[in-house]
Order: sequence, then structure tokens, then C-alpha cells
Amino acid sequence: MSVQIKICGLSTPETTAACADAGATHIGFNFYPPSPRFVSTHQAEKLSQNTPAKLLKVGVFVNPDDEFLEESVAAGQLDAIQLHGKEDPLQLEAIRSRFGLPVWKVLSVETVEDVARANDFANADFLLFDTKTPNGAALPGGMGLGFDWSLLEGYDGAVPWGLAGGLNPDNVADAIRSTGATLVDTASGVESAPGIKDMDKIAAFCKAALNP
Ligand SMILES: O=C(O)c1ccccc1NCC(=O)[C@H](O)[C@H](O)COP(=O)(O)O
Repeated sequence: MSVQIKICGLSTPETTAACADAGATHIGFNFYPPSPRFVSTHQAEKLSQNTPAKLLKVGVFVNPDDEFLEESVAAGQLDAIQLHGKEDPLQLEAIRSRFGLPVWKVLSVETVEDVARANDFANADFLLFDTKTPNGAALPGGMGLGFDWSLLEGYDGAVPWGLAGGLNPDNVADAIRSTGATLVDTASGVESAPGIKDMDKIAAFCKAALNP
């Protein structure tokens, strides 16, 4: 089966169309206000109306409150909720029950113990292993930083998982071959500047991921 591809941090209809044309399966709408990829609920509503039907829309959140989630899920017509903060398994369960959507938990990785935290999130629908950003970093994700993929060797948790962190058109094929990831995710790796998606890079990323 082909790898699944999530392009994260979309903010224009042209780039969502480019994702669909290139073979991506998922796009991410970023609902974290400090991010250069942030979209308001108004923007998300417009974008979702123009998103090709074959793309699944994942909302990216960092420690969201219920009201904000409610507004964003509705505006973005989301297909899944990605939690990228310090949410715990109980919060994850509560969010899934409330919205009836698959919930993705991001595990920020620097050490093998970080990978083992997957055991705490057996109730997630999907796990995304991403790089732990340094203390004091502006953002908990989307910084183009990779981690040591060998930390995933031997990981055999039951929850489906994907790989993020510093992936770009030049390294994504190697990442898939090295880790066996069945979903790859990129934000800054397909941009010309923070928050500005580059359609050629989106096409190159998808081509490389689909032919690892
Ligand atoms: O992209 C952001 O700005 C962001 C901010 C805060 C939390 C999460 C964020 N991105 C979530 C993603 O899923 C990114 O695609 C992932 O972190 C990989 O980013 P990158 O290393 O830039 O490819």
C-alpha cells in the first residue's frame, strides 16, 4: 500500500489543490495562534469549502479548550483532531467522545523513553512521532527539525503511527525506507518561507514519498 502523506499548515485553496494533485492524502489546518501557519476559524471555513473531497482535513491543536475545539472542528469540517501539546490520555478520550472524530496524538521525540510514551496512548487513533523542539523554542512543531529515526527501531505498538519532523523532498524517501512509516508529515519542508507553501516542493515531496 502507498504511504499516506500529510501536508501540514495549509492556508490557501491553491495549495490545497496542489496537495490533491500531487497525491497527498491529508492536509493540516493549524489552529495554534503563535504559528506562522495559523488559520482563523473564518479562514478554515473558507478553505474547507474549497478543499478537494479526497483530502482528509486534520486540525492541529496545542492544549485546546473545549470551546475553541468546538468552533474549529465545525469551521474546518475536520476529519481528525491532532493534539500537539501536553494533552493526557484522559483528555484524549474526552475529546474523542465529544466530537466523534479520530484523535491523533503527537509524541515529541528526543530519546527512546519518548517513544515508549506511546504505551500511555493506546487509546489514540493514530500516533505521530515528531521531533521534540528545544526548551524555549517558539513552537512545539513545524520547525523543520529532525530526530534520530533509529529510536523507532523495534517499535511495535498496536496504534497506527506516522513520522514527522524535518522531512523534505530530499530525505522523505530515506525516512520511509529507514523507519517503515506508513504516513509522513511535513510543514516547513515544503515551504519557501515560514507559512508560505511552495507548490513545486509539495509535488516533489509527494513524488519522493510515493516512490521511496
Ligand atoms: O507547523 C506548525 O507551525 C506547528 C506549530 C505548533 C504545533 C504543531 C505544528 N505543526 C504540526 C505538524 O504536524 C508539522 O507538520 C510537524 O511538526 C512537522 O513540521 P516540520 O518539521 O516543519 O516538517
